[in-house]
Amino acid sequence: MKKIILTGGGTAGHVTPNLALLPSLKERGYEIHYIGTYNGIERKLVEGAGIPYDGISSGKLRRYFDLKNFSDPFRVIKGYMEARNLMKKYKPDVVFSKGGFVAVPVVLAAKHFKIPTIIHESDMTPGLANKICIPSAAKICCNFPETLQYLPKEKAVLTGSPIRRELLEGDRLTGLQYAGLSADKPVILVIGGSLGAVAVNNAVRSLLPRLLPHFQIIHICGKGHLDESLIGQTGYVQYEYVDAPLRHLFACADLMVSRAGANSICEILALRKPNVLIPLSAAASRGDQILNARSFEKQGFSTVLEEETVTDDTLFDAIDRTYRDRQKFIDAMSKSAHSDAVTTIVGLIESYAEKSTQKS
Ligand SMILES: CC(=O)N[C@H]1[C@@H](OP(=O)(O)OP(=O)(O)OC[C@H]2O[C@@H](n3ccc(=O)[nH]c3=O)[C@H](O)[C@@H]2O)O[C@H](CO)[C@@H](O)[C@@H]1O
Repeated sequence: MKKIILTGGGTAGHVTPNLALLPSLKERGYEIHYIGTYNGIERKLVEGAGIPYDGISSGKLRRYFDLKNFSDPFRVIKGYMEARNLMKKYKPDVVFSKGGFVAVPVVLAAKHFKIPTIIHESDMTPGLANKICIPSAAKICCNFPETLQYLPKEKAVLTGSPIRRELLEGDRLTGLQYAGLSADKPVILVIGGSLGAVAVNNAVRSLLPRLLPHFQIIHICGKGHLDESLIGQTGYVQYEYVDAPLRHLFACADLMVSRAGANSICEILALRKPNVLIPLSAAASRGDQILNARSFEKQGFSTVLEEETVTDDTLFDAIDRTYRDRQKFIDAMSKSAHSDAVTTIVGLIESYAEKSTQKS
């Protein structure tokens, strides 16, 4: 039996693409294991999908000063030793990494045992964790054509981002019922990325008096960000994080307001949802969400509002205009070629797993 270890974590964006591969890997008879952190979001998501999970110790690799910079290297070394033991225990044919800091010791441990590793970069420019892993990887999959220029030519493969199959199978009525909303007013689905985004949350909540006469709002606001004072408000419903029922909430959304995380926007595009993107600011990140959002805007898929320019008026105006012009956005998105990332990536995994089985 072919064996694969999947890794990736920290935020859901480093986990959901792995989950998207599961049905295909299972159909091809793989024994699947997952390595993540002891307590990260990946643990709940992966165990929820019924995949055996092993936790390892992990530290964040920072480019800036923090007291934890002194303790985290020890955690990373511990994680590396734990990952090596797991490689010895499972002897996988291949490792697939979706990135995030926890993936670094796993990829390095795989390299130690000469186990081929395929890594995936969702953003336009490789993140620090993936940069460290690139020399050890057999192949590097990427989501955007712009990323190819940052990757070694002989290793890079443009695959797109794997999207969970079930997200395309939502049902509008089930979504409305789940959220307790009616069918007579359009629905805005707000998602501030997998962790929530305080700036997006505040902007949307401040605008409720102007939005609620026209729209109903489903707000996924991130763990710890529920606003108790708004519980029971007619036409407004909030969740910290939505797992399986997310597909039904997508199905009942007429418009999205979202951060511009790479996976989120690929899902929005695949579902052809008119959208207003508020990318994470360059002050708080390496600016990839801004590049993502501008690329979508240029292709006519999205209206973009940079975080620094968000006010009640600019956000209301962006929502109002995008909703009025929704058909124009849907038409532009419908013309984009849909990349079947799952098939391409599983094909790559198969080619390495077969070589490995032939060897043994
Ligand atoms: C703050 C931060 O560092 N953000 C980064 C992080 O974002 P983040 O983890 O938010 O990643 P994405 O927006 O790419 O993906 C979020 C994933 O979580 C899922 N989801 C979200 C909410 C929910 O309730 N249920 C659910 O299933 C979405 O459907 C999607 O599949 O990784 C992305 C991919 O590397 C980067 O582009 C982002 O810049």
